[in-house]
Amino acid sequence: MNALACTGLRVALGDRAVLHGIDLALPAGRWTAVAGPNGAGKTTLLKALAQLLPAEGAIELLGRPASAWSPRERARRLAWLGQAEAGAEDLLAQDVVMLGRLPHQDWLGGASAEDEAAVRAAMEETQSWDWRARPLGSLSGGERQRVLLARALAVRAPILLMDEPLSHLDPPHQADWLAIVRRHVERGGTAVSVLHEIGLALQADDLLLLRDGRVAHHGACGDPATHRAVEAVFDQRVRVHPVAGRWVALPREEGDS
Ligand SMILES: Nc1ncnc2c1ncn2[C@@H]1O[C@H](COP(=O)(O)OP(=O)(O)OP(=O)(O)O)[C@@H](O)[C@H]1O
Repeated sequence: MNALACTGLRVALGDRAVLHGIDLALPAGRWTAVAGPNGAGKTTLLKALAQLLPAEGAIELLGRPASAWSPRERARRLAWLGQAEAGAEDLLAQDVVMLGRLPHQDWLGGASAEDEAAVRAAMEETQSWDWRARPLGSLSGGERQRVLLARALAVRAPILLMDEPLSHLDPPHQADWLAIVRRHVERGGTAVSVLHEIGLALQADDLLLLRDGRVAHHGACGDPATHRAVEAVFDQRVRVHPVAGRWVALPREEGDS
């Protein structure tokens, strides 16, 4: 089954057409990285799939039209981690993560023991539990990012959509994030993440390359055709090489073939 799919997805922002009719199927149980040049439409695509901005065309979530889900049912199935989110600076980190449980709570019931357990587990998974009593605004960029990741994980949604989730994370916490995503996918979940670092993006199962608001390529990260497509989408200014059992994209040197 597809976790997410869209046909003829078009988005205009202001008077600019940003996405020009995207057809896409993202199977459940896989991690898809989204990459491409600046301004290609990666953030816009993720927001449109999360129904965070108006779009033309059809979007399906878990086999049903996205519009057929109630906002609450949808929010239980699709968790969102945005880029450089502002707001909630005075909220304690633990309360920020508890926001991820809102789709599971009754209006008057407050947090249940299950909500508390989900918050604690998500904060322990992202190693942010120690800051639970600190205001979000007092945390460093990387600490804050780990709290926001915990909020997304606390939803326990089958689909995780993440826009630049690694910004501000140091290498050990980038590795932790990779492990979290792998576990999510091994349990049958689906992850979609915009990543600028191509070496990290190539650790996903599949790579979706966007260029000028269109899909330039969608294929398995280990497929040489995907590597050639990475090089093409960045105007042959990078080369994909195998290094220590992984794929990395290095700037192309003069004289490279
Ligand atoms: N509110 C807006 N009004 C008009 N144009 C916008 C708006 N937001 C984004 N755009 C334009 O839409 C295009 C796609 O933006 P988007 O943020 O989706 O790209 P991106 O691929 O995520 O870029 P980056 O790699 O730089 O983060 C860009 O040309 C951008 O300038």
